[in-house]
Amino acid sequence: MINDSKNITLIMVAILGAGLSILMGLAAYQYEINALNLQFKNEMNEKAASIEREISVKLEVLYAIKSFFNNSEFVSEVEFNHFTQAILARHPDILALEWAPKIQQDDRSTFTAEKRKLYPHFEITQQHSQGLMLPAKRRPVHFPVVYYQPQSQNELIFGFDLLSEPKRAKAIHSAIDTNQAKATELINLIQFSAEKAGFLVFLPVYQSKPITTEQRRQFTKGLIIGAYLFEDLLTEVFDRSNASYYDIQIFDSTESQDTLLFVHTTSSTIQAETDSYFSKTLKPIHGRQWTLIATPSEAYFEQTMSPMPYIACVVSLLFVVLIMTFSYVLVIKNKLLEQSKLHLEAISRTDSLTNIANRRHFDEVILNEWSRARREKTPLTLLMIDIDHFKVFNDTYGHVRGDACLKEVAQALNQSVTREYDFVARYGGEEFAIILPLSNHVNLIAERCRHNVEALQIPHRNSPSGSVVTITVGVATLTPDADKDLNQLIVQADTALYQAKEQGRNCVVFA
Ligand SMILES: Nc1nc2c(ncn2[C@@H]2O[C@H](COP(=O)(O)OP(=O)(O)OP(=O)(O)O)[C@@H](O)[C@H]2O)c(=O)[nH]1
Repeated sequence: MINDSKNITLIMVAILGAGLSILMGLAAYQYEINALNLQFKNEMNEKAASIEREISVKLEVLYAIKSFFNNSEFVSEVEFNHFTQAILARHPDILALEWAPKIQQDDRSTFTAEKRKLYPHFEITQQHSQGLMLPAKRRPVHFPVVYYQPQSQNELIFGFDLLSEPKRAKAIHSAIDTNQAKATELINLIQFSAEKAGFLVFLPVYQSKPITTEQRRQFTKGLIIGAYLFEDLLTEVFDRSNASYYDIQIFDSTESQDTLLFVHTTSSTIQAETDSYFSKTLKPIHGRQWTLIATPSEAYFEQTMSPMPYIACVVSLLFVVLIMTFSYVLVIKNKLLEQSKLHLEAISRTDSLTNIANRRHFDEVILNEWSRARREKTPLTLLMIDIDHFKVFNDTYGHVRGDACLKEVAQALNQSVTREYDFVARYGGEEFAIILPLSNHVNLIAERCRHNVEALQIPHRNSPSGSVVTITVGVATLTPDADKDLNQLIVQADTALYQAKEQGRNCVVFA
């Protein structure tokens, strides 16, 4: 029972320990994830800053071209090409740099004729819905692209009237009215198919220094245009970094509905199961409000996660195993100690010759039985037994035979009582005692003892009272009460034994 409860305690402690180890591992894992989330957010903040830097550098070149125009009465095509080629050499990720003068409808034919001297097929154009370039419709003002670099891939924009398309027109009007660079929303660039979306930035150039909106509209000389593709513009930002570990999207959130401008997807399609989600509104870029959204992939966490949580879990599990082993060894040791203690106790209560209870054990048992009988007001019987003329037996046959005789007598007495709580002990020397609690057949048992010993037929040739070994029994029964004590019972049994001896031995006498 005790062992069972110890085992259950051990198992409980093991389960608790294992649970705590797992909890520790999970806590370490969560700590790691939180740290990685923070690291991811920091990385993304840096990325957002470098996107802002990259874009602003690319857009700044327009101001350099504007200064070039402001410092010159007339910029020729050769001069424009020369100036912008130098810029494009340093910024190959700019799709095109262009110049579009303002042409009043009244001047359109003169302007066209002038251009045709050099370019016989020149026309101010606009794009048909199916992509064809057709002559631009009549409108009060045109902004046809006349200078552009690089020349290759951009031929379609030559003569294209920027005001013919509403998204471009919206940014142009805003740029002219405010004297600021203005970017379009996401548009399909003329020179590419629909998949290659980008944006244009317009920077107005004026004839003098107009102050009011009206003056700006009136004195607009033309527009400097920068054409950009998102993928080209942001390639450098993402190439420089370990971009395969996260998805990035850039939205234009200027209008009420967000427009997706740019997507960078990782090779790993699995999104990490974390709440890591980064969103940042970039600094306004020439009238456009862009938002960067980034999510890490599972690979990001796999790559950057340290083995610390697993180590913590394994180490604490090992610790639990160690404690459990130690506790188990202690339990086993205690069990062995307990067993040897019980064994020693049993030895200390047993007579080493006859293997029945010794005097010490007798004293304990008779005391307990006396108390019980007193509590329960029941009779308690004591048989005092003595082997007749044992000294003579020893003298006749020697001590070794004497010992053997004692053993046989003890065995016979033991077999004479059948109830579990009847108790046989060696009282000392050749004397035995039997305690019979609650017995109704005391005389029968005493007589059976005497008879069983005689029936052993152990020869006793020099005995004055017979030819075999016999015993004499003195019996006393008392029901304990306040006036009686245990000693009385023992004295009475002893007296009965003495009387039996007097009566010639090999008999039973009751007190
Ligand atoms: N062999 C052997 N003899 C023992 C042992 N213990 C006591 N004796 C002997 O038992 C004898 C007891 O002798 P007595 O007390 O005179 O009693 P008795 O000879 O039996 O005489 P009665 O009791 O009057 O019949 C002594 O000789 C003891 O040496 C023992 O363990 N082994």
